[in-house]
Order: sequence, then C-alpha cells, then structure tokens
Amino acid sequence: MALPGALRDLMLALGAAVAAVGSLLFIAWKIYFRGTGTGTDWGGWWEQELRELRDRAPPGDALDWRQVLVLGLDGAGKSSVLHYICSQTARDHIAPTYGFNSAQLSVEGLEMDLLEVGGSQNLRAYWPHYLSQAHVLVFVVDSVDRSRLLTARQELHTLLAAEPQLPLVVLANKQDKSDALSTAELREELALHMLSKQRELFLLPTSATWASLSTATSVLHVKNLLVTLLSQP
Ligand SMILES: Nc1nc2c(ncn2[C@@H]2O[C@H](COP(=O)(O)OP(=O)(O)OP(=O)(O)O)[C@@H](O)[C@H]2O)c(=O)[nH]1
Ligand SMILES: [Mg+2]
Repeated sequence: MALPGALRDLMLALGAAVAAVGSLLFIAWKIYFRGTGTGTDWGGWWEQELRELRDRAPPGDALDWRQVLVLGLDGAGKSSVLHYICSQTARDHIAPTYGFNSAQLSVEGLEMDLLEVGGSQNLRAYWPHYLSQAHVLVFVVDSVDRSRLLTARQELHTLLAAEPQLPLVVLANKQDKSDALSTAELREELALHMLSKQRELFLLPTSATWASLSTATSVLHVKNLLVTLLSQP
C-alpha cells in the first residue's frame, strides 16, 4: 500500500537526518583518533600493519630470504619501480603510498621482499625502523625535482649514518623526461662522494614507465643488479 504523501516526505527527511548524523559521528571519530596519535606510537591502522611487517619473521628458509628497502621522497617513483620490476604490465595510474607497499619476488631460488614505505613527510619518521632488517637500501630520486634535491640528500645521509654497512642502490629516476639531471649531476647534488668507500654503492639511471622497459634506463636492470647483489654469500 502506498504511503500518503506527507508521511512519505517525513520518512525521507528522517532517513536523510539519520544519514547526516551518522556521517558527522564517523568524521568526529576519525578526527578524535587521529588527534590522539603522536606520530611514533603506531596508532593508525596502517601503522599497526607496518609494525607487524617490521616484526614479521622471514618466510621459509631465512638464509635465502632478502629484504630490499625502497625509500625516497614522495613522488620519486618508488611504487612505479616496484610495479615494473615485479609485474611488467602497463599501468596508467599509480596512487601515492599512504603507508607501505610490499611485493615479493622469487628469482633463481632467491626470495626477495621489496618493501616501500611512503615518502610523504609524515611517513619519513618511520623509515629508520626498517633499516636494521634490510639487506640493501634502494633510494629513488626524481631527477627532475630540483627544488627537493637538498631534502632528498639530507634524508639519505641521515639514513646512511645509522647503517654504515648497508649496500646502497640510488636510482636516478624519470630519465625519460627531457629536463632530467644526469647521474653525474646527481652524484654531486646528493653528495655521494662523501660516503664511505667501504660501502657498496650503485647509481643507476632509470625510467619507471611501460615505454622504457626495453631501453637502457629500464628498471629491469635494477632487478638484475639486486639479484646479483643479494646472491653474494
Ligand atoms: N615520466 C615518468 N614518470 C614517472 C616515473 N616514475 C614514476 N613516475 C610517475 O610519478 C608519479 C609518482 O610515482 P610513484 O611511483 O607513485 O611515486 P612514489 O615514490 O611511490 O611516491 P609515494 O608513494 O607518494 O611516496 C606517478 O604519476 C608516476 O606515474 C618515471 O620514471 N618517468
Ligand atoms: Mg609509492
């Protein structure tokens, strides 16, 4: 039986009011819990997952398991590099990483866990937590982003100071862009000559795009380098 017009309007208005109050309560709840976080108390949902990931035991035979930590400022191309190393399928859009991004690779009996922690400023505070588990650090730099090279350099040197032995692979990414700095220029800008001669250091020009997969700057060279590096006894 159809409801009389006035009653139906009242029901609709009541439904809308309940939905609006629900939304407001949800927003208030989110703001409250965000407000209680100190930035290092692992309070958010992804922080909890990050902590579990950090504390996770190596899968299978720990001897063959290697972790590659992928860091760099937001927008440098970390997720893109990971995507093309692991999948080699065309991808139009890659969203910023609001937490972490993890991928597994199994090559020639070597189990590699590639872990990206997002590069936005609030996430950089978590970077150092992952250094001690890592077997190699891949630091991705946007070769076009001149205005933030100093920040990238400072972040990189802060990380390295904590881990003097950790092998380092710096990717001079976005080499497909016409105004990209060369690897020689980036070596200077990032003060890589200041690093200890004891550290294993590689600086590779890369383009993390579908079109570049078969070029000299393909990220597949990074994959080969990682396999070689991590296969060392
Ligand atoms: N032209 C070009 N664009 C790239 C390259 N690498 C990444 N991009 C683009 O740059 C943007 C940022 O790439 P992401 O891979 O999301 O960067 P990210 O370092 O993971 O950034 P966060 O997750 O925010 O820390 C995306 O639009 C990518 O498509 C590259 O080598 N060349
Ligand atoms: Mg990312």
